[in-house]
Amino acid sequence: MRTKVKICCIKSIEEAHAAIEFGASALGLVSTMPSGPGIVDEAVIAQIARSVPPPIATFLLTSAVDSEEIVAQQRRCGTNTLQLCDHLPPSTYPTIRNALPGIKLVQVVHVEDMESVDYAVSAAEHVDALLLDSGRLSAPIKELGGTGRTHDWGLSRKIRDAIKIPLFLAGGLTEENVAEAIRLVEPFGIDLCSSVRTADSLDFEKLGAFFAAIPNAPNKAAHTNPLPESRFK
Ligand SMILES: O=C(O)c1ccccc1N[C@@H]1O[C@H](COP(=O)(O)O)[C@@H](O)[C@H]1O
Repeated sequence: MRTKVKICCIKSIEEAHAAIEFGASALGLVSTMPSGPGIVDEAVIAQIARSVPPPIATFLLTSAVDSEEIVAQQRRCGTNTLQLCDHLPPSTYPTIRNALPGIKLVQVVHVEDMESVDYAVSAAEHVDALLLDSGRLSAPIKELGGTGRTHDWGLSRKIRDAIKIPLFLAGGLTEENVAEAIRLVEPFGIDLCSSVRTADSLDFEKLGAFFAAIPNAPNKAAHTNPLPESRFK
């Protein structure tokens, strides 16, 4: 099966449409976070989300843990998916689901140790997909993603084998390590930010090289041209 690709830290309509041209099936839009390179205003997120054609998924990345806050934020931004970047308590999910039927929920699990595996298994009961990343919840300035660091893919594989919902792998993925990451973890999708950006912008050459390095990439033919001609004009 082809590995799905989510490009995160999208900051403009142009970046969104370029990522889709290269073969991304999901885009990440980062709202307020304690740290990270991808943060944009909610007004920009709403504008980008409105411009993205179906069936592309638009993920609103939120650091909120309060269900009412999360629901209000999704309504302001209008994305079709919520990426819950902090570890939420299980009681939160039913409230969000009831308030936002039709919105997909993706719980991020920051893979640090065996406790993360236990957390992943319990969270998988409540959401549509898991996304494994390399944040540090106990760092002095909380890290909820966008770190450019890999984590122990052996733990990611344990999670992959223990759950029955789709899994995205994130955290420090690059053109050099993506093939090995896919071989070891066999995720449904991969997700990345830092390695395809230069000076705060999506770098089309890096993006093309990244897609070309995915053994079972979507839209393979497009990657010979690093600056695809947009079909969205
Ligand atoms: O990118 C950010 O600014 C960010 C901030 C807080 C939470 C998540 C964030 N981005 C997510 O992190 C992954 C991994 O990023 P990287 O490839 O290691 O740089 C990214 O795909 C986003 O989902």
